[in-house]
Amino acid sequence: MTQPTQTKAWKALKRHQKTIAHTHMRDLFEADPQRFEKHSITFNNILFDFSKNRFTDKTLALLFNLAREMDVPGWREKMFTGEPINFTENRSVLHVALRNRTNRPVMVDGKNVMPEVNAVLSKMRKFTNAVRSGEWKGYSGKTITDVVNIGIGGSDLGPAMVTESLLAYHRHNVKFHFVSNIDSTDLFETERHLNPETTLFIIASKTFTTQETMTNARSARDWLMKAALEESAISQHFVAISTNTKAVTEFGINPDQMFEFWDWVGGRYSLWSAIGLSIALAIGMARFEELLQGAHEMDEHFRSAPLEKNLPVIFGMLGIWYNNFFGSDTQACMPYSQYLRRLPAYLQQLDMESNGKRIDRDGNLVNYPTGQIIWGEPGTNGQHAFFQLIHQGTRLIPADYIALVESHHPVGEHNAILLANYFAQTEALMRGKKPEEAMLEMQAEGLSEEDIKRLLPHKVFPGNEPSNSILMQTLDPKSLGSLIAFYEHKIFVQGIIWNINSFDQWGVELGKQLAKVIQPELTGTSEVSSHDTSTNGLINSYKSQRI
Ligand SMILES: O=P(O)(O)OC[C@H]1O[C@H](O)[C@H](O)[C@@H](O)[C@@H]1O
Repeated sequence: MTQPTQTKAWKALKRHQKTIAHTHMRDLFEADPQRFEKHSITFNNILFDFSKNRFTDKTLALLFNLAREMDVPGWREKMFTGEPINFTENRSVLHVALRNRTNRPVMVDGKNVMPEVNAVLSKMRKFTNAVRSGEWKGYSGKTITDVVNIGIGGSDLGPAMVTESLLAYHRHNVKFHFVSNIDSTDLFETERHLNPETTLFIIASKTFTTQETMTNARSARDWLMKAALEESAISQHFVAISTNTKAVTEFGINPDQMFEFWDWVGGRYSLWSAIGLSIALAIGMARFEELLQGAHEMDEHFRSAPLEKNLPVIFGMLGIWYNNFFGSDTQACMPYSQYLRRLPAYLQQLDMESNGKRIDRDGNLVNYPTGQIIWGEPGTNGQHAFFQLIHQGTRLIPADYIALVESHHPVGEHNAILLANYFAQTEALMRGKKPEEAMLEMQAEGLSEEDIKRLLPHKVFPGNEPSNSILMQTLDPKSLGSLIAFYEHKIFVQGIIWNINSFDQWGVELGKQLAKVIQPELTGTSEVSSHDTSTNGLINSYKSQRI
């Protein structure tokens, strides 16, 4: 298979980077008054502006050449047609089938999966209607007031992020809680506000073997049993979402109350499946289907738009540009929306678990950086915390800035202030402040010549910091669906360029294996000596200090 660094485009980009490294975006904007028109795309009611990046027309042409040389279009088609591109697990990668609203057949091993997908959606509709209407009762005949999703990783972050992002669409007669941490504090702090008679637990686990989830699920079952006394209560208070019917049944959940999904859905790509049950309970099935529709429309765009107009391709390739040609290690996400507070955490798993790989598709160690470090916080909070480093630090920090035109809860000047800050940050990051501008400001403040000289270097902003602006009309289910699918496909594009498998996650296994060895060693008082001295020392210190 093609090594990215051996392509003509990669070599040309390396040479080209040297010619552009010192070009300031300020000059690019001055030279071309059409830069924004040329380099922004409106998709449904979302404006994607990528003009504030360090590129010329030539850069873009070379990046698209690289995408072609690495056969992004071919791999994209392999994904959409169900080829087992997750080759280390011999699985198709078909989260797109879960939101295939055209219902076109999607084949896995010669079988159309759409009837099964639609059957689970129908089952979800029936169940969510019953809970939301109050028809579904707890063991003592009361209606459900609280839903607790117990899951971790992809079985938590997606549903938790979307449920919170769409809070404005909740009915508010039912509250939603997400328990993921094996630290019993998580379950304790959730349960202590709840009444077992009116609480519904969703046990969300693709494998139904994940230690944290199963331990939390068993403790939740004990908590219910303490109040309900009868085993039969479980069926009114527990449902499962999994690919593993056997383990669900063994846990004591009737398969009728299991919502199925399939091994061709990766955990971090699963919120579109029954794993999204908490979302559907919160906003209703019709709105959940709008979320699917938004994602589907982005899928259609990704599948059919020419590379030059293709949002996930453009943004993916710009990420490659900074990561592989400017040595930038991170990619930040700054949602200027409180509802999108959890988006950076969600994207961390989506991106870093997908592209945090060092072995290429041919089994070789890569000799170029892959997988960006994803981080971020909502604006404007981040501005008052870490933006200093972006403005004046030594590192290049490309970032996505996301904002909404319409607030769901407009109050006075809040939204105008929020958006003014949003626009100002990317402008400041791009333009910076030249020495002559800083000097004029200090002169106007009446500072002495000596002070001006002393302070000047500290008051200069280099600018030329890249940003993408994503401006959404509003945060509704459909737009959110499009936004998430946009990120999924952007990550896909980058994985193809890096020639890696974005769909396995073997790297999470080693820690799990070692924890299984250590757990029995924590019982009793005998000294542990089978590890390195640091690990022995830590374990023995814990054992001697615990009460
Ligand atoms: O849904 P589950 O099978 O419980 O898995 C939950 C999570 O745990 C694993 O360790 C993986 O790293 C994640 O990709 C996955 O989403």
